[in-house]
Amino acid sequence: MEKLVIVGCGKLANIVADAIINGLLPEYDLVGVCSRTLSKAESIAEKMRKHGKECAVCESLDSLLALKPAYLVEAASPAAMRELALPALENGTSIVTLSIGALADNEFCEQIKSTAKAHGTRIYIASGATGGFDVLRTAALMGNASARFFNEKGPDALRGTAVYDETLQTEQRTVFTGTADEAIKMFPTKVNVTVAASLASVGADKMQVTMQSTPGFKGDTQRVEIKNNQVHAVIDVYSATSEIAGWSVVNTLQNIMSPIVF
Ligand SMILES: NC(=O)C1=CN([C@@H]2O[C@H](COP(=O)(O)OP(=O)(O)OC[C@H]3O[C@@H](n4cnc5c(N)ncnc54)[C@H](O)[C@@H]3O)[C@@H](O)[C@H]2O)C=CC1
Ligand SMILES: O=C([O-])CC(=O)C(=O)O
Repeated sequence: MEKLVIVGCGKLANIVADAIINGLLPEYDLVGVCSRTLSKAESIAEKMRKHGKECAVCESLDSLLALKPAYLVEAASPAAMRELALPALENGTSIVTLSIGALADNEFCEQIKSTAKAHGTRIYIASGATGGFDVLRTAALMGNASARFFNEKGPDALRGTAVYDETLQTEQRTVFTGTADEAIKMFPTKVNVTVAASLASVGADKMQVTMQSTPGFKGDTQRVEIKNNQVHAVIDVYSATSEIAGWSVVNTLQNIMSPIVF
């Protein structure tokens, strides 16, 4: 059994915990959880205990890493990913991350790559609410590729951001155009997908992002498009909720252990 821990015990972390309870991840033992809101970590630990699985609630990253996990699922935020990545990798703990936005910072990205290499650990980019990273990577390798990303949301998903105002409730509008670099700065926990698709293709400084707000729209459309001299690929994912991102972590964890790797 591989020891697993989770940082950030919200909606998506609960999907991973439930997958363990339901037998979808038999190779993993969830030994600890940590969250800024302690009660959320306690709730996952309690759920595990009810199913006969001991799981420690850790109040700090240090105490979580002291459990010597082989894998850490990050389901918190890009800021949390920045805090935990280097200590985890140095601890011999590989990371499955949903907050890929943290990797838009090239210097940080290079630092975690070299730290992972030095400690025999890895950073797994969960496909989250998008996907097709294999075709994006392949088309980018062929050379002369350009890529763009379209995201559609309902106005309520933009409440609390700099682009929100009440007129969005009745008017369809493009609320953002720019690079993925700029997008993740403006929406730190809402466009990790754009940075993930960028890392798999042309880079966050070259990925062109458009975000559209549509009245009454529920969920998210994430459409990534890549073109080179021969290939035109479109990966178009609509999801009514962000649950797909939690399930993508389950898929990544399965893949890590699988004799056949997708
Ligand atoms: N790649 C993708 O497609 C997607 C990525 N995400 C990322 O996943 C994250 C989690 O999403 P949800 O589960 O929906 O959010 P949530 O808000 O339900 O849960 C996040 C949890 O993390 C905790 N947290 C925040 N900062 C922390 C820190 N520094 N240390 C420990 N715990 C911390 C919060 O207290 C909360 O309990 C998002 O913030 C976003 O960065 C979310 C949706 C899609
Ligand atoms: O809208 C979504 O589900 C995608 C998302 O939150 C992100 O990429 O961070």
